[in-house]
Amino acid sequence: MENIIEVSGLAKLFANQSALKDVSFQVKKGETFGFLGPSGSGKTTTIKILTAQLAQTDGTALVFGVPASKLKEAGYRKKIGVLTDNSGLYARLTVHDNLKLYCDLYDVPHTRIDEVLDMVNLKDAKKKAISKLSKGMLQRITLARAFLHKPELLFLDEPTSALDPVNSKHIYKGLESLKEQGTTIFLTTHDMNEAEILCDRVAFLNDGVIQLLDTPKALRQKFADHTLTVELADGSKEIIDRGPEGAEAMYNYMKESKVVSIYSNEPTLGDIFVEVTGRKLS
Ligand SMILES: Nc1ncnc2c1ncn2[C@@H]1O[C@H](COP(=O)(O)OP(=O)(O)OP(=O)(O)O)[C@@H](O)[C@H]1O
Repeated sequence: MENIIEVSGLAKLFANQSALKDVSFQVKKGETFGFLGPSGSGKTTTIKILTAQLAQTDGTALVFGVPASKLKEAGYRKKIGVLTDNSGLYARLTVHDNLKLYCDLYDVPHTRIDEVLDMVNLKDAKKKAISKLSKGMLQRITLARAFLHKPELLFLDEPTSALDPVNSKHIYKGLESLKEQGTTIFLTTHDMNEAEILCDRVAFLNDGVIQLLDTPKALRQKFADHTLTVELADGSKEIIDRGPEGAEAMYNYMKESKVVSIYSNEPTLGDIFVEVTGRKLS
């Protein structure tokens, strides 16, 4: 499958502080790729390099096959959407008028405005001035602007950090529909639940290095402790091994019709991150 992003040996030094040490990964076309790590691990620095806002100290970063630093020159603006903490919106203009400006800039019909406002649950705020929006509303309108022009590749830096669970769910639905349309999404987050919901593959970044990279399912299986929990009719729970000893215990419970439910003890992505890095995510 075609790689939309190819990063190899990426390093970034700020003065004498190393933000990225040696980062390599690829993002495939149509994939939602999660870049996960605690505060200060280098997530935003990576997005800034990939979107030509920063130059790397070492290594290569290719986006659509060209060096990220050349993206502005190469006329790739329309193919890329970026959500960062810098909203780039005009405070005195309304939500609608801000989006109208971006429609005109990107040759997008104005009918797209209602579509994106619906995706971020902001239709009712259409006539409000940007200066009157809450932090969460501002984050949603900034996100709507990032995918207004239906970019092929969307960079999202902590897209739901200021949102409540209801609005996060709206965003997840919106991102799923973008994914169905074939959009490639590069997402940074320290929210493991969000990563489980949205990402096809995740990379765990810690201190400027990728420590693990795989699908959430493969990581959970790899770090599973090979036990099963059996819930019994008397309300108790038994943890049994998946091997022959466990089979015998299970046989006995089943013979006596005691089993209510059985589930595997897979760790969450958060558990795995703590195990691998010895650090908590937030
Ligand atoms: N412009 C800068 N000048 C100096 N140091 C910087 C600069 N930008 C980032 N850093 C440092 O680089 C490291 C990585 O920062 P980065 O913002 O990429 O982390 P992050 O994973 O995005 O964190 P967060 O989740 O808090 O946004 C940090 O130690 C940070 O202090």
